[in-house]
Amino acid sequence: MTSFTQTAWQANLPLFETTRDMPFNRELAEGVLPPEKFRHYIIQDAHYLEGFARSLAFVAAKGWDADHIVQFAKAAEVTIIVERELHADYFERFGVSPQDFASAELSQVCNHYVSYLQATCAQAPFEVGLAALLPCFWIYREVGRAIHESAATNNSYSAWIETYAGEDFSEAVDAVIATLDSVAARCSARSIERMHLAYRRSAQLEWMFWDSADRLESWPL
Ligand SMILES: Cc1ncc(C[n+]2csc(CCO)c2C)c(N)n1
Repeated sequence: MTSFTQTAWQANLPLFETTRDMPFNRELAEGVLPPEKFRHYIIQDAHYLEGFARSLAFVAAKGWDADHIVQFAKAAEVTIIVERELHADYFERFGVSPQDFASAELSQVCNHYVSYLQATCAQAPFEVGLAALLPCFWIYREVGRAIHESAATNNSYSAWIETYAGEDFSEAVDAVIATLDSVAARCSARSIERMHLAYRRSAQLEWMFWDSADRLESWPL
């Protein structure tokens, strides 16, 4: 029988390919992405990561066993540690001061994505929250690998590219996939349906997140 994660990946393959091939990601690989777009992206991503870590902590609290608690509580910690380093470096390089960051509001898409993840992970069962979190891990790895393969040398976005195309990150992604498949094997058909919806919604929001940075999205009023 095909696993939950393989079924979800195949069902959303066109959406992934569209995300991978977005101008934002192509320009990032070529190192020609306009700095103001990357600046918008890292400010929003720093906000996003805090919400993502909170979502992981909700999921950790709902784990079915002690291994689940450890896996997702650690992932929450790693999200804060790794991303703080990455963002501290890029904030300096792209001229984002602590005040700039503190005064930056969440964009519409970032606000939606973070609210969606936190609400799902807090209110829905463990397996549904987990399915909502997977695209963030998996799509980033695959986009990271594609960008890495085509990346220009002397690219000012190299640290970002290396983080998501790296081996440490890949192991974490494999571990989330393995946990979700072992959990899905014990879920009802109704739960599996909800998990597919949660996975797809997050996969759509991943595309929207990059697209919003590409459009330098702001609130209309
Ligand atoms: C919009 C957005 N989606 C996914 C990631 C990737 N990501 C962020 S935290 C984390 C878990 C472990 O570090 C992963 C996979 C991102 N940075 N921004």
